[in-house]
Amino acid sequence: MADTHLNYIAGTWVPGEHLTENRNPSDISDLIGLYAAGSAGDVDRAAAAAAEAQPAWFAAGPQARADLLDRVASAIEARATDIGTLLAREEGKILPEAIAETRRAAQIFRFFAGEALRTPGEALASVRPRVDIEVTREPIGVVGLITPWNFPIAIPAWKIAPALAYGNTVVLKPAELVPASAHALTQILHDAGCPAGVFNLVMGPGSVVGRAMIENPHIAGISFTGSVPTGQMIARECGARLKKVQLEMGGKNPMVVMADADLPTAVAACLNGAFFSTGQRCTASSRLIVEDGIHDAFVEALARQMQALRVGPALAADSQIGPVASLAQLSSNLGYVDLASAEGCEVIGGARIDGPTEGFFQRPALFLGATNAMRVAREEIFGPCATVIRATDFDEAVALANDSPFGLSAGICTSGLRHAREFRRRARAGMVMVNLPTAGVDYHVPFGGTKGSSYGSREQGRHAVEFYTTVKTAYSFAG
Ligand SMILES: NC(=O)C1=CN([C@@H]2O[C@H](COP(=O)(O)OP(=O)(O)OC[C@H]3O[C@@H](n4cnc5c(N)ncnc54)[C@H](OP(=O)(O)O)[C@@H]3O)[C@@H](O)[C@H]2O)C=CC1
Ligand SMILES: O=C(O)CCC(=O)C(=O)O
Repeated sequence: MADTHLNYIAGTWVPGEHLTENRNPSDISDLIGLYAAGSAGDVDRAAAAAAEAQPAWFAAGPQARADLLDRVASAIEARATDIGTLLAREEGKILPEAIAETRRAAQIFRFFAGEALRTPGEALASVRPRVDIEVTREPIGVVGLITPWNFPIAIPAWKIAPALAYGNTVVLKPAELVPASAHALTQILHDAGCPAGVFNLVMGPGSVVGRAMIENPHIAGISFTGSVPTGQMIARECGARLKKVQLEMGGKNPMVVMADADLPTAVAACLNGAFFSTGQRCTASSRLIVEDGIHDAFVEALARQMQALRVGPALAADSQIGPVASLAQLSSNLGYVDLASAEGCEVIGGARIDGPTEGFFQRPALFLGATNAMRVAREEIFGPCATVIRATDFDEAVALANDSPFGLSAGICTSGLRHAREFRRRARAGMVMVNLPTAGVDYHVPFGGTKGSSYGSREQGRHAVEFYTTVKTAYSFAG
């Protein structure tokens, strides 16, 4: 019988409405565990506990908050191999990537332990005599965090850590596909001495648990990462209730390869950006915009290296690309492979393949000869598929890169300082990479995009303070 894992409300482990199976996408016969699926009532109890705990958590002061985050960071670091293995088992990314993601979660907690002590404020002179003005930041209260399946520990970490650092309390709903990493993180918070009610975990489907979080009056703000339609719905619903909202959604990130690029650097950046983590990154290099002068040599080298990538189980030592995270995502990816052919692309790779175990394995794919108007160039696929578009020169490449409903990350491979500088200036994206993959970001700097990719203030780094605090302006007359 598989282990049962409960929700965590008001400092206590509690059962949900029913249990759901968490299965390994590398081997669907591997049942990782049974996880509680909560109800709207569970969300209400979690939010009430969070609301009750919040004033004391803020009043405990920055040192107490920093100390907790620091202990959590150390505990994650100490268990990075165990948690990384669990993460690889439930999400399907290969073990080194899963361990690196777990370490990144530890670094994020450590970073925000420091930020708790650096909560910014200002003192200003008033226009009136003998009046002092103090501008301070206060927590927004209870925050609801709704997270996706593709970064099962790093994304919860980069929402939980700033929320707690600035004195908020939390209700977390992880994606139903990947409850185990969030559950392990919750155990760490509990063991690290997180006061009852300060952090609550309610697992279960978005349509029930997520919906109840949006509707709960104790929850003052929602930070969400996931798909555009869900994000738009959350923005509408939060807007109607005057809740604060922060959304990180999709990308269709361009990587421009100029004729003057160093070919091995460009191929390595595109291979990593497009296919690592099975392409399941909102920052994936999913549009490769290649200047005529290097197009054929680039495509030949990239296709050769792509076809040599070893696709296999997440925990197998020689796998370079793990399985797709779910059957639904695999079916969607295969639909896009068919669509690429139907739209007139030459397709290399992309087929479902058998692995040593029954899992959702797919060969990475290149869609050649695409135009930027095709659906495969406009819609986020979220799988190991990259669309290749030709450009005649730099200006056309920049125009193609910017012609997208998304604006998360944009990259250029070039050896020319002028092109690099111009691209950094002209790219309509929240993050710009030069001679680096569009994916794979640092943990201490702002993360987010423009257009359909993001809404609200930036996540991560010092900029996280914008979402997780509200500004108070205090005037004092001392007589
Ligand atoms: N930007 C990114 O990092 C990500 C982008 N995506 C994109 O989204 C596509 C679909 O992925 P999917 O997992 O379905 O993304 P969703 O947007 O459906 O899920 C993201 C989170 O929102 C929750 N959710 C779903 N429906 C609701 C709702 N009605 N109210 C409140 N919360 C809800 C989900 O819960 P639950 O899963 O439990 O139902 C999950 O926790 C991918 O193919 C990809 O294109 C997906 C993941 C991450
Ligand atoms: O590229 C990265 O490092 C982060 C990507 C990410 O946050 C996402 O895909 O949701």
